[in-house]
Amino acid sequence: MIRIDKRRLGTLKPLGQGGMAQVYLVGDHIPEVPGRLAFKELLPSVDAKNRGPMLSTMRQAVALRDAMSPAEQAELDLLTVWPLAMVHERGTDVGMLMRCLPDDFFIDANGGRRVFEFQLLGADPSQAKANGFDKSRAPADKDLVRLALMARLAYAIEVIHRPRGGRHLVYGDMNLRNAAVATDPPRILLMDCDGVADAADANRIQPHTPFFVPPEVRKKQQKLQDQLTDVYKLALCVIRGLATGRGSTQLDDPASPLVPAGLLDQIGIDLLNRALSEDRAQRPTAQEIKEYLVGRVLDLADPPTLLSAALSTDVTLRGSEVFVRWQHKGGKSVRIFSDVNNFSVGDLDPDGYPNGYPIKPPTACEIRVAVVNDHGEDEGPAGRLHYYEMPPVQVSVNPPAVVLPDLPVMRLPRTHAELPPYPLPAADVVPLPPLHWPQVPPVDLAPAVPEAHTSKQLRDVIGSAYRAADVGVDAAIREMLRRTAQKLRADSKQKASANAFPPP
Ligand SMILES: Nc1ncnc2c1ncn2[C@@H]1O[C@H](COP(=O)(O)OP(=O)(O)OP(=O)(O)O)[C@@H](O)[C@H]1O
Repeated sequence: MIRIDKRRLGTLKPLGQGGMAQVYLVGDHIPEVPGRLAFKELLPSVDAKNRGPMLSTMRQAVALRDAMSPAEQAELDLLTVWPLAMVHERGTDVGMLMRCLPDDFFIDANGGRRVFEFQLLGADPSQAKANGFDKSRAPADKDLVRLALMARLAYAIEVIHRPRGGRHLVYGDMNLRNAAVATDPPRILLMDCDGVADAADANRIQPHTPFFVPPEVRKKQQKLQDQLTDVYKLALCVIRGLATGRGSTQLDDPASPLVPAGLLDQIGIDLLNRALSEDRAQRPTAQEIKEYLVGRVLDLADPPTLLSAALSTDVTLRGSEVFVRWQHKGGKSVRIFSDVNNFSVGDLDPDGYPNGYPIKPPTACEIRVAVVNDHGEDEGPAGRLHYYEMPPVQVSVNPPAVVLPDLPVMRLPRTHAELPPYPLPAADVVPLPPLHWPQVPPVDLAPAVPEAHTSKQLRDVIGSAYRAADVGVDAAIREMLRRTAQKLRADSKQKASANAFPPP
């Protein structure tokens, strides 16, 4: 058994206090007991008479887990924060180390983060609001989440009650403060497991919390607790955990209106009533209670179905959009995701995108779709998306050399020949001025491509490059013609003045 010197724990930060002990977050890393740890130290107020047996039970709990197979340990750790090692101060045991509750077993309340203890489930909505944990608790207010939490609690007791080499372990002080709750997914972790003891251990100290005392103890028919008293307390926790509102913490009627109607059917009500029976022989096992609750969750659950999922294309240009389409039954929201690069888009209206939802994943990957509702989710592949990269595309406009024949000799119609001689344009060949093609820059399509989602848009980009070149070519030809005409006019003027009649 591992025993750790208290001085090695580092700075201790208080996490919570019970009637017998103070629990701290351990500041330093302890290589022999890896992970985030909590240290439970018996309060100085625990007198010597109780201290010895309590520490002895603690040691037995550590030893019990040490003797388990890895699979048994894993199951226990799934449901409890079981004692892992003892802590001593100058050689004397003072408490034990256990796993600290994971972060999702804490909720926000007015005083800051606090352990989401089972008892918070019973607060009525106005009380929860006044204490500032109404929002954090909201997921636990869903009927099936409550039922699932109760099933987990019963499972934890079932695991503790399993026969272990002739031992019959008894949890003892089941109450609404000894289980912590998380909601996504619904889980519980049973705390205070250092009080778990074998039914054969006559020296064990296992207290009762008020309003949890079983009838056989109340009536002094027996002093020590056993697995049947555990079942009695478990049934009370289940009823009180399902109920909300004033009086829920003392409730012992599974048919009470404080328990949401329809959560338990008559079989469940009868089962829990049997668990509370004064006739101990009537009481079911924790396993039976768990099996009923699990079955009830499955009966009431109406998870969504993903009927189909597909991509609009499975090959596309990097950076282009792809449309994801799906069909579903009973979904409340949709999530599109990939395991690659944590790509995820969530909270989509499942009926809001009949033509598909556009996505631009950063890389090629398998795209999956999940439809979600309060009772679960169903997911499947939409397709594997492949990307290709656009090579830099250069469209350079190099118009072919234009060969314009020299302007033809102008032949005047006969009528004109009859007229008095006018200055006539020269019939000689007029050389054309040189034609300068415009400098048309090459068009690089690569930057335009990610913005162009369809081939038509891409064609438009290329088309406008050609149009720009066209305008340039047009302007060059017009300019050349203008200069030719100018030259012709100048030439003919010159010739006309040479042929003119001398002034009278
Ligand atoms: N592993 C843990 N991680 C974080 N907080 C814890 C852990 N175990 C206990 N706590 C907090 O400390 C409080 C007291 O713990 P616990 O119930 O074990 O003490 P206790 O003195 O034995 O209680 P009781 O009055 O039931 O005998 C719990 O209600 C919870 O808020």
